[in-house]
Amino acid sequence: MSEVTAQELEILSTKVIAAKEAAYCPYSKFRVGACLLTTSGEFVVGANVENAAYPVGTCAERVAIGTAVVAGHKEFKALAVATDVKPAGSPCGMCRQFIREFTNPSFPVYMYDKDGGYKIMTMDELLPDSFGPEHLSST
Ligand SMILES: O=c1ccn([C@H]2C[C@H](O)[C@@H](CO)O2)c(=O)[nH]1
Ligand SMILES: [Zn+2]
Repeated sequence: MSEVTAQELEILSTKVIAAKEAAYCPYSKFRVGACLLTTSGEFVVGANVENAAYPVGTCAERVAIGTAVVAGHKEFKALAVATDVKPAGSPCGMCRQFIREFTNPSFPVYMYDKDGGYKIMTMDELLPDSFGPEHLSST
């Protein structure tokens, strides 16, 4: 899989930080933005969308992936997530599994903190020994 270029990273960081503003989070007041870079070079954003019935709310990462998939994108080069805290927030367990479905172990997740700094972790680091689609067909 090809590396994220400096130009792509610049756009990814701008878009993920901007995506936080789209969050609907009146309950937690915790804004999260997400931005996927597709292998075809497109950027798809998401933000967390909460609900008065609290557990029904959806994380930014799953909004971004669902939006990308229904737009026809299932192959990605990178995911960025942005929060207004430091150190940066990282995807919750449910999102890690959701991301895992469409990525490989070396897939990079960029996590941006409130100052625009970031750290990178791979999917294998975020969700080791994970369960995926290939397990369903390996009997
Ligand atoms: O990786 C994460 C972690 C949390 N949230 C959302 C869920 C909820 O709306 C708020 C507080 O948990 O942040 C995300 O969108 N992504
Ligand atoms: Zn989540």
